[in-house]
Amino acid sequence: MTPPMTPPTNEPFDVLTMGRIGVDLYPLQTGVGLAEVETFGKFLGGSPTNVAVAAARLGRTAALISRTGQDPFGDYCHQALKGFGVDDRWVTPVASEPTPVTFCEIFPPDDFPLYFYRRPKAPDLHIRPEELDLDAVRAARVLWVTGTGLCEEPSRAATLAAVAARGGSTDRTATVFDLDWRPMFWGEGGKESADGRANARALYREVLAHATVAVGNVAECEVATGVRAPRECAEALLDAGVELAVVKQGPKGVLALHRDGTSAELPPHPVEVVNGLGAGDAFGGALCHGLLAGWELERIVRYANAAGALVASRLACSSAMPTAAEVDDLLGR
Ligand SMILES: Nc1ncnc2c1ncn2[C@@H]1O[C@H](COP(=O)(O)OP(=O)(O)OP(=O)(O)O)[C@@H](O)[C@H]1O
Ligand SMILES: O=C(O)C[C@@H](O)[C@H](O)C(=O)CO
Repeated sequence: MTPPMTPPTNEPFDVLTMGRIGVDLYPLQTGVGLAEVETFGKFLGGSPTNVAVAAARLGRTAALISRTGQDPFGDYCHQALKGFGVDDRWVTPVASEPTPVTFCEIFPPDDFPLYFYRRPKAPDLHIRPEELDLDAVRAARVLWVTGTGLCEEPSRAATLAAVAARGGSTDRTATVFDLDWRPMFWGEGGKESADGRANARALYREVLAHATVAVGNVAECEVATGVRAPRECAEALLDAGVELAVVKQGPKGVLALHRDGTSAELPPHPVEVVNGLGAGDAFGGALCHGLLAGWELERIVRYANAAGALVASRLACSSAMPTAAEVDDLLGR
């Protein structure tokens, strides 16, 4: 495991992520539905949590803003964050809610349904704007927020406050908006609704006006922009305010478009897929790493593709995040 890493006193974090945390309970049998699964592995989970772990694995200082239940799974989340070298000082308990658990089914190469247990309300949706350490939020070199953080109050107000606090900065690397569309969190009783989608789009527009980078798969870009063709999505995201738009197309590759006119369009790195879940988070952690390093766009996308591919070739999400040596190795460096 990565040793805990905290920046020297008063130094900002390289990567500060905000949003979901929980426990992934993933089947140890693949190709069968949950009704048939007999044993599960326990892993730290939650997409922005995984992004922080991915960045830490690549040698970056990373912290998370989130909330768990006040229960043994909450203790596990803290223990696991520390083990991965992600600072947990802004992960606080909510006494009234259980720590969420997430199951999945594994049907390689491309079918990995997720089953979220986040009711009545996930602790991370209780992140409050008045409890944010806005100095740390402003100072972080990369701030990473997600679409799911907008689905309910008070997390919605907290997410908007965090991105607004970063407005007008020139000395930070990026404010990243992961478009992260999970329809079941936006409708009544966990069912997707047209209203949910329309509400999400309006809120996504608010965040895009403050963010400098937007990243999402095609379905997520469609929620944000109303269009589906990758180049149109990227252009619409630039029009909405960001400097860099990254459209992930799973097996079809990635398109990244920068406001300065540079672009990169690359195929995925071929691997034998075990579980595609978490690939997007590995991609995200590597994207942060490349932006922090100041690499040119094509190098960043190539690197993030390789990190995503490595996680797609492994069962878990957080504990599967690659080291820089593993990414370099896959890229043949
Ligand atoms: N089957 C695959 N083979 C190779 N690379 C992959 C594969 N699946 C994903 N990747 C890599 O990971 C990146 C992100 O994957 P994907 O497009 O599935 O993101 P996502 O929908 O955000 O995923 P997640 O399930 O983690 O939320 C891809 O752009 C690609 O670089
Ligand atoms: O929060 C999620 O998106 C699900 C996670 O628990 C899981 O780790 C995953 O699939 C990450 O993409």
